[in-house]
Amino acid sequence: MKALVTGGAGFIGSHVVDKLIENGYEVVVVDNLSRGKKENVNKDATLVVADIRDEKTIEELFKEHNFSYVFHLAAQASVSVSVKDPVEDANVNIIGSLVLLKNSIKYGVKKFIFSSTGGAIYGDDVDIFPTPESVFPKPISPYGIAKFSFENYLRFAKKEFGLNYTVLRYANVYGPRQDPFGEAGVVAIFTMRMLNGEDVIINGDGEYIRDYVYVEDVADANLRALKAGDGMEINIGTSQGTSVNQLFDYLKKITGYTKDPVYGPPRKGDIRKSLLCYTRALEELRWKPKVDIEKGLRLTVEWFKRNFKA
Ligand SMILES: O=c1ccn([C@@H]2O[C@H](COP(=O)(O)OP(=O)(O)O[C@H]3O[C@H](CO)[C@H](O)[C@H](O)[C@H]3O)[C@@H](O)[C@H]2O)c(=O)[nH]1
Repeated sequence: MKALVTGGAGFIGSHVVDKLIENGYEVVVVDNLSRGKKENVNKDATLVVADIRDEKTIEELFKEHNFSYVFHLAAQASVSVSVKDPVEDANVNIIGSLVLLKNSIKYGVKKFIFSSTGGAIYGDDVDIFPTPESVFPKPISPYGIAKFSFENYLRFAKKEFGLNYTVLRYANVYGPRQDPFGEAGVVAIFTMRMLNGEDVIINGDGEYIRDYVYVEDVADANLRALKAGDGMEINIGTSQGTSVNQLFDYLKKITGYTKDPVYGPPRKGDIRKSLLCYTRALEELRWKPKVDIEKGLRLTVEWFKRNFKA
């Protein structure tokens, strides 16, 4: 069975590729290497350096490979970039996704597995925690709006053309290979700074709660979606809340960092709390998180030590 993984040189995508190969799938990766790295790509996968918006190249790939499955993880992944440049965000996250959708329909893909967001889709006036999928999305950033928009195109494609799909809505994913630079996640930033003995900045009071899910658990959910969760949106999170202050303390202990945090101004638009209910993932995919926050942080720190020596 052949699978296409878009964004397969990136943080989450490369872990999905590893798991697919472990399980005997043949894998083609499409990645424009804007954020992804060649060295993340499993040596048994075929890497094609291309942009998902390049209609000609993408169609040729579908024609040549006859993919059974498409895992779509290529994205403009930054919420703040989407706020600054919603046109670019929509170009990648909606138009690029539609190029893949069109070809998946035309070339008879068995299933399309889409990486969406649980952290940015429900918005900030949610009062049910952990948040289930029955809460109607009210995204408040172009990034969340684009992700939700493409979820709707998938529903359309299933109804109109019979394309099977699963949407996975991720909580805050962390772990090995997360890029600590630029618009990175907090775990990668803190880990890198602590290992380098640099100041760590906590935005606001540090009581912002997130649901941190380990990247290998997320890759496992993708594999499970090959055979289950048809036509559904499924949250992938832990339902366990961790504040930025707690995260700081965990990482301080693991890395042996000696400084205190530097408290900065609150980040504009920061959601106070995000926590996902994973009951549907449990029922439909038989998925639950296996790696708790403390173990996941330890594994992450070990990886950063080996790969990002100061
Ligand atoms: O140096 C830092 C970096 C972050 N934070 C705080 O840490 C929390 C988490 O921030 P992230 O940027 O890691 O994650 P967000 O919850 O803002 O989530 C966004 O970034 C994620 C990256 O992991 C995902 O892309 C997610 O979908 C998107 O909503 C926030 O309160 C933030 O203010 C700090 O205090 N200091």
